[in-house]
Amino acid sequence: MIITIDYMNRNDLDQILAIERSSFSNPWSKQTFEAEISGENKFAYYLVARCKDEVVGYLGAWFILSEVHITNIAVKPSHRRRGIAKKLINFLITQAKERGVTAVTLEVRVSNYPAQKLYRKLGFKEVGVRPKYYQDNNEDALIMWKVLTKKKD
Ligand SMILES: CC(=O)SCCNC(=O)CCNC(=O)[C@H](O)C(C)(C)COP(=O)(O)OP(=O)(O)OC[C@H]1O[C@@H](n2cnc3c(N)ncnc32)[C@H](O)[C@@H]1OP(=O)(O)O
Repeated sequence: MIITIDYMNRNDLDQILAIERSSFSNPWSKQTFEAEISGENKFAYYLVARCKDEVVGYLGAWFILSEVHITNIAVKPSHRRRGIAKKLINFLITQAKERGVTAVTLEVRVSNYPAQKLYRKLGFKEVGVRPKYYQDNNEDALIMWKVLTKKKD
């Protein structure tokens, strides 16, 4: 299976929304994705993973000064455990290093063990908790953090 990483565009949004709705209890709307990729938000950076013409995953991030904040990542349920999320995050990290970014951060639900395992495998550490961060069920978020070094991580 050959996976390519590309920048997200409007034509991807229907496939992305299907993945989003099958992945999250409180999915983003089409309008939210449209706003993120419209170019109006100068911090926003959105990628898709493709298998031929099919969107099989995506990642969103905001580049803010010396940090990059992962806002959203999901992989199509039929394509999980094949290294697609790892590939998306490693692509982001390579780009971040080229831009002089020194750390990557994100929030993840305390109950989301698969995603936490992914992040820990990629070198993220827990650095704190945001209480009741998720509005749909008042769940806490773990704050995870990865320091980027110039050498290969
Ligand atoms: C900032 C945020 O967006 S937090 C929310 C994250 N997104 C979600 O929870 C959406 C629903 N979940 C998903 O879309 C996917 O399960 C993701 C994004 C968490 C992982 O995507 P995948 O492409 O399946 O991960 P990938 O194959 O790259 O996994 C790499 C490693 O992470 C760990 N991992 C990934 N998924 C799991 C799992 N379900 N159970 C245990 N470990 C897992 C494993 O160590 C895995 O390596 P291995 O397969 O060699 O054991």
